[in-house]
Amino acid sequence: MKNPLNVKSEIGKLNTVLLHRPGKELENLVPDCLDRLLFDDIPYLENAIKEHDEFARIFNENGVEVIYLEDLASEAIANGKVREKFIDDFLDESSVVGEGSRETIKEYFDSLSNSELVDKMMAGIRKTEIKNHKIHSLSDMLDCDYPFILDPMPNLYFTRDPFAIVGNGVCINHMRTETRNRETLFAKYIFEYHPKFKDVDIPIWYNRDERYSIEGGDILILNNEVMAVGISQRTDSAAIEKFARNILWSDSGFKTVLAFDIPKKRAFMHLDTVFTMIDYNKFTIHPEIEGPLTVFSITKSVHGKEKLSIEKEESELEDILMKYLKLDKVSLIRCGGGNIVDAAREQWNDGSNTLAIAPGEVIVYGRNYITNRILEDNGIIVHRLDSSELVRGRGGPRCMSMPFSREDI
Ligand SMILES: NC(=O)NCCC[C@H](N)C(=O)O
Repeated sequence: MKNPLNVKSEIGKLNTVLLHRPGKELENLVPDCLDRLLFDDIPYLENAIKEHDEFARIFNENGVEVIYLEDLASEAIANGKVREKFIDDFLDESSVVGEGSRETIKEYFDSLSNSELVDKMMAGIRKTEIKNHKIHSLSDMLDCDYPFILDPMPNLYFTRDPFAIVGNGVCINHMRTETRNRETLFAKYIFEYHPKFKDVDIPIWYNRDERYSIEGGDILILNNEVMAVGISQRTDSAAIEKFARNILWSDSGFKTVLAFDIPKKRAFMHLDTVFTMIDYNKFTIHPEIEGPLTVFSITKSVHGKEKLSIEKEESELEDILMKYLKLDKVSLIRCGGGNIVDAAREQWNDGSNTLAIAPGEVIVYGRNYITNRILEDNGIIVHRLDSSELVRGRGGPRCMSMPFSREDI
């Protein structure tokens, strides 16, 4: 069976992209849990869905096939035994309090179809919902204690992060936070059991049971030989070493990983919130990272199999990119035009988080009008997505999409 995965750049014409249409998980956000669940505000679901459908429409209109995480996940568990194992693994990782709660949830899950099951796992379960079911646990009777018997997963619409397609393989991530780590279980089951993937020999560049964390928003594929990976609030340097060892010593064709050490703060949580590639030699960048940025190049060492050679790059970012991407010129397009107020405001609303659907053609949030105008002045085709709701989750068009296939460039 042919491997359907092929992502060897950030900009090659996008063929297939994975999204998750926001669901009831957003209506299970409450103020007391926002920090832990990595949200800054509570989106209005109805409008978030409208915005998201518009996002999907832009893809469709531009010849990009849209596939949905919820569909792949429910198709992957069609076999009864697989479904059973999936539920068990999911509950093992869901901080369910006590055996009684586990039994209650299992019985509830058993009454659902595969797609209802996946939706419910994503949405979480309120204690009030199971009042008509058999309750096996004391804590589930206590509404005032904590209102959920199962936590929601509100970050799922950021399909960029829990796993990343790299070349013809996949990096199934170990997420920094418990709240996002369960998301990676969907990837495990999709790549092991979905009919599209189960008989394909798909290289796994990193796995969710590794100790150190790495998230997809930190992984950028600059061309078929060079990647950039952020050392960030979410991604550990040790995880990058392991990932680099696996991929550079494989027959993937990748030769260099550039590790970008960026400030560890929420606004800059991943490399793609401050730096994205939009054309052969054009990049968006948030000016606030330019001062503190340090880049290390990682290549295969000549001193032994599986060993790495790591060098600190001493030149400016443009020069580093020109050298490794073999370009004569590189343009860094600054978020907010470099003005510190506009840059900070627009970056907070993902002004640097562009998704290229072809070389020089991107999807952006319309609200970042200063950055968008500058992109157009630089010859970039800009598709604007209006957002007042999706943006509250702190992620833009790149965060909300995972390419499965791009044309090679
Ligand atoms: N690649 C990205 O930057 N993704 C955005 C993730 C936002 C989500 N609320 C999070 O904090 O993980």
